[in-house]
Amino acid sequence: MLEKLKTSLINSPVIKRGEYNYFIHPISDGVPSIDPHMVEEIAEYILQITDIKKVDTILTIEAMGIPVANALSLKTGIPLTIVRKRPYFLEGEVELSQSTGYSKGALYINGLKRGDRVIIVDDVISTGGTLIALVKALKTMGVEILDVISVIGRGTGYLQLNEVGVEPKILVTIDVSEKGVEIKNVFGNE
Ligand SMILES: O=P(O)(O)OC[C@H]1O[C@H](OP(=O)(O)OP(=O)(O)O)[C@H](O)[C@@H]1O
Ligand SMILES: Nc1nc2[nH]cnc2c(=O)[nH]1
Repeated sequence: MLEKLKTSLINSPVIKRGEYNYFIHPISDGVPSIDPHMVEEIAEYILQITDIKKVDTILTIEAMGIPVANALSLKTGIPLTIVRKRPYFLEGEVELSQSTGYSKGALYINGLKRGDRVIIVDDVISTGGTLIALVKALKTMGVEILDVISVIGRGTGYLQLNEVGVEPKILVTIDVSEKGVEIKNVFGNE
C-alpha cells in the first residue's frame, strides 16, 4: 500500500529554510523528477477513499498539488481548478492570505460558485495554514467541501483543520527532523 511513496519519503533529504526543517520530495517539490507510477499509485489510492461521483471540481493549490490533482482529473474526467498565487482580476475572484512554516503570500480563487461541490487535493499539510485559509474562504463563498485530501502530512498541524470543521484525509503522516523523515502513519492503518 503506497509503497513507492513511503520508500521515497524515507529517503528524502532535509534542508533548513530558516529554522524550518524542509524535506525535499518529488511529489512536493518536483525534483529530481516525478515518477508517473508513484502518481498513479497515489491517485488510485485517493479514488478508493473518496466518493468521487459527487464531485463537480477537483480543487488544488499551485504549484505542487497539481500533479496528483491532474492525475485524478484525467482518471475521472472531472475538471480541475487551481488556486493560484497570482491575481487575474476577474469578476468574483476571491483573495486569501497563505501562511506556511517558511513563507507568506496571497492566493486567488477563480472559477468556483456557490453550491459547487469540490474535493481539495494538496501535496503537503504542515502547519495547516494554507488549508485553513482556503477552507474558510470556500465556506464564505458557499462552496461545498466534500473532502480534504493531502498526500503527505507532517507533524500535527493537520489538527488545526478541526477548528474549521474539517477532518483531512492524509495518506502518509511523517515526522521531519534534521536527521531525516520518519513515517508515522498511513491512512487506513489507524
Ligand atoms: O500546511 P502549510 O504549513 O500551510 O504548508 C502546506 C503548503 O506548503 C506547500 O506549498 P508552497 O506554498 O510551499 O508552494 P508550492 O506548492 O508552490 O511549493 C504545499 O503545497 C502546501 O500548499
Ligand atoms: N517539500 C516540502 N513542502 C512543504 N510544504 C510544507 N512543508 C513542506 C516541507 O517540509 N517540504
